[in-house]
Amino acid sequence: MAPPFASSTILLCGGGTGGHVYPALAVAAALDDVKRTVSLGQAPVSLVYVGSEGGMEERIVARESQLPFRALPAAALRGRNPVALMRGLATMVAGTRMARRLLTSLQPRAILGTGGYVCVPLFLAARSKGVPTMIYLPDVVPGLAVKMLSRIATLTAVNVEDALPRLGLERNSARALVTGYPVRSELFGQDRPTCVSRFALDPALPIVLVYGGSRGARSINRAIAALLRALLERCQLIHVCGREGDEVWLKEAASALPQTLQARYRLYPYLEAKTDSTSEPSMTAAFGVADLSICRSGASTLAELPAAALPAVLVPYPYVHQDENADYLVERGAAVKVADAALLGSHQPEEGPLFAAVTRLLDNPLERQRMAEQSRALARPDAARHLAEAVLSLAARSGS
Ligand SMILES: CC(=O)N[C@H]1[C@@H](OP(=O)(O)OP(=O)(O)OC[C@H]2O[C@@H](n3ccc(=O)[nH]c3=O)[C@H](O)[C@@H]2O)O[C@H](CO)[C@@H](O)[C@@H]1O
Repeated sequence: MAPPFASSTILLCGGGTGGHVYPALAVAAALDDVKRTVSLGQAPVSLVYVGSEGGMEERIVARESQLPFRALPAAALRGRNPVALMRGLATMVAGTRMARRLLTSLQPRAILGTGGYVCVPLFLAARSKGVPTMIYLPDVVPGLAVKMLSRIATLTAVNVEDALPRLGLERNSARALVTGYPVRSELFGQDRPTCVSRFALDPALPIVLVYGGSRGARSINRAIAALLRALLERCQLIHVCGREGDEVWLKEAASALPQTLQARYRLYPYLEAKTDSTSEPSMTAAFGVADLSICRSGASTLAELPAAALPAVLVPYPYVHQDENADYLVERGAAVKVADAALLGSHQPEEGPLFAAVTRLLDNPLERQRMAEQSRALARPDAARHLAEAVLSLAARSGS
């Protein structure tokens, strides 16, 4: 039975890694616009972010939004170790109990989950309390948690239509919605010279953005280290290496190079999506400045690369269905793909597939231009708004 709604609160939930947090924040920003035109009764719509205890989302939400944050215990339920599994299960039971208390106190009208294990306890509690839920799948192939959540959610939204059959949903099902991936609006139509000045780079020499998703990618970092001199002889690099300590040996590798090449290298463990100051480097500005990207193919790349019309060499992380994300862009002419295991080949690093792909694209501005146009054609600038409207109408229905 639905609770008697005194409030007009909507919960946003997603966590574990950045890819589950940024889409929720993009929807929060769109909700700020949309909610002015939609009435949920007397009370103004308010948003609360629910994330996992100790996850990276608490820091991101505090830095990049004004949203109040509430934490729940959550853990992965996978692997073969029975002790770890039991511990994970106990955490989830505690999380669900705490989520029920949270729902009792906040009385939300609807919940949007953007993935990560923290959605599981919240959605289980929501089901038992009759709060409507919407789960969003950013990837082409769903993981276990999203599959399970899609079964209990009121609505399932997906980034691309190809994902629907993998969730057992039809295109015209009343429970399904294809929205695209919500990205921050600042990514579209950036001014390149302004972005270049944030990184203090030379606008006349091509700029390559290297990043490995929200946690970095060691194999990409190793490959860049092996190719550092050869790459810097041809382009400038913005390298976002992750916070796992790779910065130390990457700095060392760079310090062995001549000063002229060192001046072309910018290394960061992490770049905030946006910064308070308009002169500091940010991830958004990195997309605005790059001529080419070398990156993993996490779900965000399906939207952020098109939003920035940025051609890419994609290196899918082998264990989590990133190949299918990469294929989506490659088949549409927006990117090329290099296998993680084959980055450097078996002889000289400069003879391997990564260097071959990057130099071919650097030497061929026309091909880059064609890829950029094909990428741009895939952009869905309305995705955040679409999701915002869907969660608001779920909330409006639940109160009527
Ligand atoms: C290893 C792993 O399990 N990866 C999964 C995880 O990736 P992950 O959480 O890394 O997600 P994505 O690669 O999709 O997104 C990373 C996000 O972080 C941002 N960013 C990244 C680095 C940085 O310094 N600053 C910054 O702002 C990017 O612009 C992007 O918005 O969730 C995704 C969404 O379900 C999946 O597709 C990925 O397969």
